[in-house]
Amino acid sequence: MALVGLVGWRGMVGSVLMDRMVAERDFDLIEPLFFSTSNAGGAAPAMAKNETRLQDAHDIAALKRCDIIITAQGGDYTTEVFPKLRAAGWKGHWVDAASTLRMKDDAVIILDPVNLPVIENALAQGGRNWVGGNCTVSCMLMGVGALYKAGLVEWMSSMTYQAASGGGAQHMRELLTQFGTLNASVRALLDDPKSAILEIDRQVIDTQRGLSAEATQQFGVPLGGSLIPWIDKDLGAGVSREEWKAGAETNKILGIGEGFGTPAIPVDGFCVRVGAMRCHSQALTFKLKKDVPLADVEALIAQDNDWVKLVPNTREATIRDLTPVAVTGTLGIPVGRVRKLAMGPEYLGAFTIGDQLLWGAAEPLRRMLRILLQA
Ligand SMILES: NC(=O)C1=CN([C@@H]2O[C@H](COP(=O)(O)OP(=O)(O)OC[C@H]3O[C@@H](n4cnc5c(N)ncnc54)[C@H](OP(=O)(O)O)[C@@H]3O)[C@@H](O)[C@H]2O)C=CC1
Ligand SMILES: N[C@@H](CC(=O)OP(=O)(O)O)C(=O)O
Repeated sequence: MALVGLVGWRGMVGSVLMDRMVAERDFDLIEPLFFSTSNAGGAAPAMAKNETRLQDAHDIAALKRCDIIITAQGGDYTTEVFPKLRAAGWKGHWVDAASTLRMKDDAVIILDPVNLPVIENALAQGGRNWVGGNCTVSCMLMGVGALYKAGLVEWMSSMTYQAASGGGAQHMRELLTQFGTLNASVRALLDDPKSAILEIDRQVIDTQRGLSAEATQQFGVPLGGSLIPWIDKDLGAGVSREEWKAGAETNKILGIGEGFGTPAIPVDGFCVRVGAMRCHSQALTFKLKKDVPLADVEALIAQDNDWVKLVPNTREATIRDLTPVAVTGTLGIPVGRVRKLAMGPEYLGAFTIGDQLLWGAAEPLRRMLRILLQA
C-alpha cells in the first residue's frame, strides 16, 4: 500500500479534503501518515492505521518515507519544505493546494475532469509535482470547460463574486461578526415597523465606517454589507494577482499558450470579494469563434462532466438553483443565465457557481491521489 503523507489535514481546506476522502473510502487504499507543524508526537486522527502519532511536518527524513505527499498547509510551508525535500533526493509525488508551484514548468495544474490528457501526458513523462488550481478558475472550468475543449472560445471575460472563505477561516468569522455588529446597531429600529428605512441605512453606514481595526483585521475594510473589488496582491499595471491567475491558469490547465506552443486564449476581468460564505460565483462573457446555436451550446455544457448542471434561463430556476446557498457543500457546478448577448450572435453570457472548498480546493487533490494510485 502506498504510504501517503497528509500535511494541513486539520485546516479548513484539509478538513474538507479529509471528509471527502472518508466519504469516497480513499483511506481503504492507502497507509496514511499524518503530519503537523504544531503538534508533532500528538495523536493522529481516527483515519490513521499503523502510524498513530503525528509526524513533524518539517522533518525531511519523515517526509522522505512517503510515496505521495498531499499538502493543504499553505504556500509558506511549500516554499520552505518542498525545495529541501527534492534536494534531499525525494522522488515521490507532491500534491499541493497552494499556488506556490502552480506556474512552474515541472508542475501540472490538476483538474482531471477538464485536463486528464494533460495530467496523463505529464505522468508518462515522469511528472511528480501536481498542484490544485486557483479556486475561481477551477470552478469556472468545471462549468464551462466544454466550450474551451470544443475550440469555440476566442476570448472570455469573467466578473467574479468571491466568497469570504477564499481568504481563510478567520475571514469567514470576520464577515459574520460584522453582519452581527451591523444588525445589532439597528435592532431596535428594525423591530419597529414604523421606523424610517433611511434612518436605519444611516446608522448602518455609520457603523460600517466606524468599525475598528480589529473588526476589519482580515479584509482591511468592511465586507459585511459591502464588497471589495480587489483580491490578492497588486501586480502593478492595475491588475490584481487573482485577475492574472484567470488567464495564466486557464491556459495552463487546458495545455495551451506559452510553454505549449499554441496561442493563449485571452481571459480577463475583475475579481470581487462579496459577503458570501464559501461559494465563488462568476458572470462570464464569451466571444465565440463562430455563431453556435444556443441549444448546441447548452448541450455541450450539460454533457461535459458528471457535476455540471445546466440551469434553465428562467427566473424561477435561477433564483432556486443558481445561488451560493443552493450550491454550498455540494460538488454540483450549476451553469445558468446562458444566452446570446446584445453585442452579436458570437457573444455568449453565462453565470456559474462552485463551492470553492470542494472543486476549488480539496476535490482535485483527492482525485489526483486516485489517479496516482491507479498509475
Ligand atoms: N482557503 C481557501 O479557499 C483555499 C486555500 N488554498 C490553499 O490551502 C492552504 C490552506 O488554507 P486553509 O485550509 O484555509 O488554512 P487554515 O489556516 O485553515 O489551515 C492551515 C493550517 O493552520 C494550522 N492551524 C493552526 N490553528 C488551527 C486551527 N485552530 N484549526 C485548524 N488548523 C489550524 C494547521 O496546521 P497544523 O495542524 O500543522 O498546526 C492547518 O493545517 C492555503 O494557504 C492555500 O495555499 C487553496 C485553495 C483555496
Ligand atoms: N485567492 C482565492 C483563494 C485561494 O487560495 O487562491 P489561490 O489558491 O490561487 O491562492 C480567494 O481569495 O478567493
